[in-house]
Amino acid sequence: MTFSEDVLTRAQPMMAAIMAHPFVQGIANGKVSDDTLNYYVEQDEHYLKDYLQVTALTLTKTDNADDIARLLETAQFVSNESKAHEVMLNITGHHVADWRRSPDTQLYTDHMYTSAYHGTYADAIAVLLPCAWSYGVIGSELVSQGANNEANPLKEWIEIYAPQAGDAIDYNAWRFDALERAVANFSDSQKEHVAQTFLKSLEMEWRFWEAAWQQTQWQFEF
Ligand SMILES: Cc1ncc(CO)c(N)n1
Repeated sequence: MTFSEDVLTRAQPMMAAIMAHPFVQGIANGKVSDDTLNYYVEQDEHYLKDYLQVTALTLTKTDNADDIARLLETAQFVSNESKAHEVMLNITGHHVADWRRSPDTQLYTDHMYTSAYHGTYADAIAVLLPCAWSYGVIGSELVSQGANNEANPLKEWIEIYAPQAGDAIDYNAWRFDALERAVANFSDSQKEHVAQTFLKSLEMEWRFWEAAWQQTQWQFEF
């Protein structure tokens, strides 16, 4: 079994829980409360800004010109995700204004920065991977269920994340290939560290949906 196959096998229960999460199921049905959508978009604005910065850190850790090009293309996609946020804000009529990171957003973005600053190239790729991978799975599964129908106000959101048939590059295949190359000479314990980095990010993907669903906040005003 390759390293990526092992990580993907271990990721299956979490990915299944993400697909079954009421927020993700609500996207499939086109029924999510305004409060949940607004909380999500506000937190995701922070998250995506940090994701771009961590991508920039990541591309300083490799000399592979193809990987650098792919990482820059990923950054381009992420900066276009404001379209996905607009789909949600058009439903609620909300404007993102005065907000700050909630506990789970902080946990996730801290994990990304720590892994990319202090870790290897493999850690940096691993910490970023569950974001793109899990949204790709959500997009393609919801499209295959026909959730992107005209009656669904979140149709366009779903389609932004579903891999496009005309895409020249399978970005998730590249990401797992980069991960595989990055751990090629690692010991078992080094590989396990990278696997933990990946799985922790995926847990935080679940928590990101859950936090918006529960409207989780800091305990105190400060
Ligand atoms: C938290 C989170 N994970 C993944 C994506 C997809 O890029 C996103 N927009 N937000």
